Amino acid sequence: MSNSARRIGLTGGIGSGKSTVARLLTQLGALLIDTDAIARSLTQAGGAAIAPLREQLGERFIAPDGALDRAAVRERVFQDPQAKRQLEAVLHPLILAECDARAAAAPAHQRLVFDVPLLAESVQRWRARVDRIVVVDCSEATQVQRVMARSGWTQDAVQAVIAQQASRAQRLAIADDVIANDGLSLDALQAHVLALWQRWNLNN
Ligand SMILES: CC(C)(COP(=O)(O)OP(=O)(O)OC[C@H]1O[C@@H](n2cnc3c(N)ncnc32)[C@H](O)[C@@H]1O)[C@@H](O)C(=O)NCCC(=O)NCCS
Ligand SMILES: Nc1ncnc2c1ncn2[C@@H]1O[C@H](COP(=O)(O)OP(=O)(O)OP(=O)(O)O)[C@@H](O)[C@H]1O
Repeated sequence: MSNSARRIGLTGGIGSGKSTVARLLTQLGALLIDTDAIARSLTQAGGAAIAPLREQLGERFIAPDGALDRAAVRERVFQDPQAKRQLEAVLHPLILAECDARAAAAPAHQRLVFDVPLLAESVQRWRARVDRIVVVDCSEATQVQRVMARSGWTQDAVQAVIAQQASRAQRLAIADDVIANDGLSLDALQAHVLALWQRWNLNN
């Protein structure tokens, strides 16, 4: 795959459809490196991030079973930028190291897809790690509607996350490819993803 885009950085706002696109890419043969999943494994009971998070955030954010109390942390960090910075200062270096290790362990010609919700926020770290940046884009109203339906969150909870993420314009500014995922059927989305996949094989 020397003449093609091997490492794909996939991003988009909450509820944009990143994981759906990532799943379609794995069906085409990509190896997925999912930063949300890595963050979850680092914060399960016994995970490498638990001790530093206990120290940074306090005991009340660790559940009785020893895992991170995700609902409590979510409620806190999306209201308190300082707490969000503390969480990210612990997790982001560990997430990046795990991404690098997985990429290094992959076969030389394996196409890799990095699913990174905060790629635009940390583009200086990611630009050199990927050959193309793909942004899944949709309106804020669609994001809110999808996350309320998928996760049962309130509208305010979704909007609090959106307010803490890069703007649509900031994400679009770093995109090599954009998937406009608004009012698109899942079949149409799949066709779009296949077209991109074929184009990446030709390196453009
Ligand atoms: C805050 C946490 C505990 C909430 O957990 P929860 O299970 O409720 O949500 P989940 O992990 O599924 O994330 C849902 C979505 O929230 C958004 N999100 C998550 N973390 C962040 C963040 N630090 N800043 C902005 N948005 C975020 C993303 O769009 C993500 O896809 C969790 O998201 C977390 O540990 N975040 C810090 C790690 C991180 O920065 N992850 C992003 C990977 S680059
Ligand atoms: N084109 C589409 N048509 C219908 N439903 C869709 C479409 N795209 C995504 N969805 C649905 O919207 C919800 C959010 O999509 P998905 O989980 O892929 O988003 P995400 O960007 O990964 O979100 P998060 O940042 O929260 O992880 C899911 O329930 C998914 O099935």
